[in-house]
Amino acid sequence: MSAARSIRGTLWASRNRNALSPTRLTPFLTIPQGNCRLNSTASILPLEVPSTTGDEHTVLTKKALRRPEYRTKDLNQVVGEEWTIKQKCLEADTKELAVDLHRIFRTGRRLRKVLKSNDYHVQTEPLDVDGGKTINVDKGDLMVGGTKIPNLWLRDNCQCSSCVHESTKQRLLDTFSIPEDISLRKFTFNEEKTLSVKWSDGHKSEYSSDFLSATVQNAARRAITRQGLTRLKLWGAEIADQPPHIFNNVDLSVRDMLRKIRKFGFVFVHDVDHPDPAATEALLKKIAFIRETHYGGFYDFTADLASADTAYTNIALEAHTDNTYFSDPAGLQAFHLLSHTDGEGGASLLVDGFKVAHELYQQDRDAYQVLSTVNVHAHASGNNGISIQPYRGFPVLEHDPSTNELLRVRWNNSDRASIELPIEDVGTWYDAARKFDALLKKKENEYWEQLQPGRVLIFDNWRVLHGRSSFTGKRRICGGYINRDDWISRYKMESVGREKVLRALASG
Ligand SMILES: C[N+](C)(C)CCCC[C@H](N)C(=O)O
Ligand SMILES: O=C(O)CCC(=O)C(=O)O
Repeated sequence: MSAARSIRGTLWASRNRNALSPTRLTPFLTIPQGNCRLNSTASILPLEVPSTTGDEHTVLTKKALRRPEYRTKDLNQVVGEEWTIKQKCLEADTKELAVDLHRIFRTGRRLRKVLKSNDYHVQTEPLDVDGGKTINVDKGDLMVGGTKIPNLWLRDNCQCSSCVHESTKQRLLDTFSIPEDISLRKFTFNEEKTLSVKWSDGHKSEYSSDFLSATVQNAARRAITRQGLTRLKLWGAEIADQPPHIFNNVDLSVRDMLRKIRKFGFVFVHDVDHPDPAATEALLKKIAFIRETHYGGFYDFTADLASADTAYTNIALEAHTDNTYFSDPAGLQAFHLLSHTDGEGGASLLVDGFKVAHELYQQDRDAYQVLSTVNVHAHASGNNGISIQPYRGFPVLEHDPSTNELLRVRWNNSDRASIELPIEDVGTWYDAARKFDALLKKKENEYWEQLQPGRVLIFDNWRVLHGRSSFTGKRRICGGYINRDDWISRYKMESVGREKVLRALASG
């Protein structure tokens, strides 16, 4: 039962218990010493009191109070000193209770606004793209799987070379020049069920059956091609037994490398030349261009505070995702330990944020909802002259609004700024975040690995958290960031295929 509903229930029950309602009772009885009026719902009635006539006792009830002999009496005389004091205490307690209940009720109402009822969840088993649909034209309307396809949409998504630029794939057609009452004038289906149409505006279009079938898929299926979704392999510490890896030889398959990252959230690339960082940079550029940030582009760093960030120190860093202070955190991040001399430590920590989110979802749905709906701000303010913050707050667990599937984990306790809740309610976020933090720090979820020269770690910064133990000595790491959109684009080209990706644009 929601907090608010249980509160309302309590208030209703107390008003309707056989306690006297304050308004009916107050005019009759006042208690001297500070004029404490019997105005609480927690009344001391019914109460046995000495009768005003004879020596038997009277049970003082609501009804009895209406009798003339009680009309002007002081409560003291009617119920005696002890009960008068009890009444005063009851009144004070009741007042306090009413204030608390009202505050809890208000909080419940406020939080219900924040915690939308979406069923946010972690996608682990993508649906198979469903097969062909029945495609026919009925009374001049194109029907796909029984759904009528709007003529304006179909005309707007004509793929011919006068409507779409052949090389840029951009729309050339002026959508709003299409007559609003556009209709099919003539149509035919060929043996592959490709639909050929002559429109009422004289234009001719062709639509493949795959293109038409895709128009009626549900959101989860449409996301598969758009997001380049695959079956995710969620992991914990056991991944140490067989971490995903690939060898950097002449026929390194970018497709295989990206497939492992998409499935596991990270990959180790063996046999990368070092200590010269050039080979590492070249490896990353096989995926996409390296992202420039205020740390530079391709990075090669040690614990010298060259940039005012704790990464450029030798202290331990707990599991986090990078760039929570950017509106668009980097998609991939890479670390290649080039050397570590005169010291020890600096082990790397990886945690599968999607696996931990899924555990939270299973253990505490409310906490999962809080981390999925309460926006949090972040900042990077170490370097002189900058304080970088995203244009808006983002939740720790961010979901695809069309499918409610987990898209991104944003977690960096060091860089966190404000929590987008009224200050009196921030405890709700801390309670949920504490549960997530505890799961992140569960030994079963921590994969500790010592980076080695020659072996490059590349991971999905939207899913996998990373950290390190403290270290001594001189430790040099190089690597780079790659944008999410750029690596997912490359992944889709390699694993889905350009033709299928382009065909899904209109309805994916
Ligand atoms: C550029 N390089 C990777 C060396 C350091 C970046 C610092 C990242 C920052 N602590 C964050 O959590 O986003
Ligand atoms: O030094 C490391 O191993 C990791 C540094 C880090 O967490 C970062 O650069 O974001």
